[in-house]
Amino acid sequence: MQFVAVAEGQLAVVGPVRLPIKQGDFDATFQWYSWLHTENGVTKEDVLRHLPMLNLASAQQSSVLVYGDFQTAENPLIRFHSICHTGDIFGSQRCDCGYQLHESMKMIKEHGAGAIFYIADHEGRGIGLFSKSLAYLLQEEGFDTVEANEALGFEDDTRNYEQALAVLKALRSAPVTLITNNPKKLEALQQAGLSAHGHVPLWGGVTDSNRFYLETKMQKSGHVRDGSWTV
Ligand SMILES: Nc1nc2c(ncn2[C@@H]2O[C@H](COP(=O)(O)OP(=O)(O)OP(=O)(O)O)[C@@H](O)[C@H]2O)c(=O)[nH]1
Repeated sequence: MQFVAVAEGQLAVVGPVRLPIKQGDFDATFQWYSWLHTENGVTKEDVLRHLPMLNLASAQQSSVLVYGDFQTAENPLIRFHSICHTGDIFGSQRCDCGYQLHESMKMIKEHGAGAIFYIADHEGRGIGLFSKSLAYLLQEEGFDTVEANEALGFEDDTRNYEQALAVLKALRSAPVTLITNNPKKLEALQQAGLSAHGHVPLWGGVTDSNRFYLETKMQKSGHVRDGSWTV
């Protein structure tokens, strides 16, 4: 078992686990790593000693799917994917999350090297799954995504990318290119000194059910459709 300890961020990273994936007619073999934020020490011995007491099933852990020779490839693509239980697992058409997850896997395979960080504490842009269901009920009453979050007492977007960035640094030291339409994600990567060539946009999967959600992303949350911007 390989154990990559990232002491500074109190993160223990485990992997690679070979993960052959098949979704419809797409298939690829990724190398999968999971990570744990812990204050009990990040060595293998520390983690194994505390593992049975941690009740890890009650809070999700994040992970990363790595493709190709990620450590040394010249300009791999990465995605910071915020967990979306409804879109990624159920295939909900209220958002574009499921489309973006599967499309980015295809893009990375085609590109030859990259990684998808699946960030587990980002549900509902940081408000959590239960709160997201309440936000959806408000949206049925006419609120948009941002208004619904705010009506529940949240800021629209409380996500941070620190853990994913620390794990990225553990897997590779040279810059990467981010698949996103969200300038805040690119800014986080740039501030960490890990952004290579701006970003690659990822639009698509538009349906009657998510059209208003996508428009709100552009009009209120700063997402951009044009691939030419940098921050
Ligand atoms: N609060 C809330 N969260 C949502 C809603 N629809 C999707 N999400 C969450 O939004 C997150 C995805 O964020 P988005 O703003 O759609 O996209 P992004 O990740 O910022 O940007 P991209 O990299 O371009 O995809 C996931 O955590 C989803 O669970 C919604 O209606 N309300």
